[in-house]
Amino acid sequence: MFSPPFLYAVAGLVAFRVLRYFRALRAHGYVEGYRPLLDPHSLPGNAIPPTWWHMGFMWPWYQRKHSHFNHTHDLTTLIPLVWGNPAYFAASVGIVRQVWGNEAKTGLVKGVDFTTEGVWGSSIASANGENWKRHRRVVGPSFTQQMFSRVVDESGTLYGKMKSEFIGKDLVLNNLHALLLRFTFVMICRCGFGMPVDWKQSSGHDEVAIFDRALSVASTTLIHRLILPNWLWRLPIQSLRDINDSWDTVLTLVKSIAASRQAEYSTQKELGNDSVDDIFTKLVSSTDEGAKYSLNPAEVTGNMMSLLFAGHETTSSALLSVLVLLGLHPDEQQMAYEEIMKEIPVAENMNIHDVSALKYVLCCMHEAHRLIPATINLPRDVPDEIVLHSSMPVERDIVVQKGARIIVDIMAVCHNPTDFPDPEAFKPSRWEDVSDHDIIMFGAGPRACVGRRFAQVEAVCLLAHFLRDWRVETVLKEGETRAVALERVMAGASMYGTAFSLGEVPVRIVART
Ligand code: HEM
Repeated sequence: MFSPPFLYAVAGLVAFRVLRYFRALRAHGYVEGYRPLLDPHSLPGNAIPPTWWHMGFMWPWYQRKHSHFNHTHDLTTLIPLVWGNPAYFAASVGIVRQVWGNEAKTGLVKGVDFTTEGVWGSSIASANGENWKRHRRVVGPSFTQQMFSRVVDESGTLYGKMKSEFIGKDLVLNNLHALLLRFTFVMICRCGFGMPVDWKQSSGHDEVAIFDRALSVASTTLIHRLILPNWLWRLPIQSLRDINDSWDTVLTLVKSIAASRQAEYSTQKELGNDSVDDIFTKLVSSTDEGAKYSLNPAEVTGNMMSLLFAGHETTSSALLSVLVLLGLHPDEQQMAYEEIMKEIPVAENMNIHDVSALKYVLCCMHEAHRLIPATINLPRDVPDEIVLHSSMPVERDIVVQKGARIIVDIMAVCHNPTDFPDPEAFKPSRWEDVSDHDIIMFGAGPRACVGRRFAQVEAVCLLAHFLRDWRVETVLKEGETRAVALERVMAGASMYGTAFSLGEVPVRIVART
């Protein structure tokens, strides 16, 4: 039926794959793990939905309760049989700390296939080595106390605008995710970048208004821009061209807005005022000749885009999770409410010191965020052999060879019963007295989240305003218990843009007065 050359070709391919598989097993020290047909992170692995023979791209979430041999192994391997690349998976706080904590020494690298570099160029989030240090030295210091105070003030103003849309004393919100996305987007634009984006999208023709509208179209396709290879966008297919064009518009606008800001900054500097109040001005000032750490204009655009996305979709995901979970845990919500009323009796007077006093509210955010982390699959490539000390199932050193990839399975880490006893329960108190640097959902070590404090201040402020005005109840289906509802809403979680999130979950809000 088949010609001999065809059969030889098939036999050759099978032999090649078998050889490659056994080589990968040896190179990964025969460490136990997954042996799927397809790498779930490869292009076909992404495209094919999960089924009995395919793990699916979101496997870390689907398997979070029993992954890595029921959480008995802190480091496993995934070695595909037919397609894709092998990797180690770090699945406990201890192993993740070794991976992230030693990055300065080990020089681990973020692989370009897992970053946004192909979409908007080099940035703090995608660069490596000395380049990354340069980006971080510009971006890091732009998060100032002054900016956090602005976050407190703006959050009150913006919450007021959001609240004006809530008509009635008892209503169901079916668009909480969209509202929170808008809130966090406007917050990063106003407080981070000094861009006067308003709560209601403007139909104006100024650059900021056009940028706001173009970005909301482009961002719905970011996931496609990230997953699909660059050559595909050049094919003569209209829908792909449209997506590509919307991204070109956004990037052209960012460049133009950056050039205007640069001109503004230069004029101010000539007039003797070179104060830098926001991240955007800090970025453009770094293109000046003589700047201590310099970026080129393309890197300014890359950083703007990275900070915009890293800074709003993740925070809105965490905010949504905490509101939905408080809506299912009235006792915890009451404790958060009492803390807010005790520490900030008058909302209008809220300042950065009051916000720091809302410790239980912050614990609620961390706990919701642990249950539903906003990030998934954080990979690092190993440029030179490293040794990781594994404690589960037995104490042993595992040599990770040069060229290997380690993926931090943050879903498994956050649901690991050794690190978080009773991991499926919502227990905000487990975060009491935990140092900021130990909030593993924001990463750890030198590349930990540069916007962690921004996100925390912003989220706590919004919660302080929201919860003092409204009692939140996550809407239950008929006859459903809260525990069943929790499982249901968690089953609906997925990737939205660059962040993992619950998506739209209807919540009832009842006025407290
Ligand atoms: C709840 C909200 C947030 C979460 C869960 C989060 C999570 C994370 C995580 C896990 C990392 C480390 C990624 C890795 O190791 O590969 C990271 C890095 C980063 N985050 Fe966040 N983030 C949040 C908010 C923000 C905000 C508000 C900003 C900016 C305004 C921001 C900007 C960044 C940037 C630029 C990096 C890259 C840092 C570097 O590589 O040096 N993030 N974030």
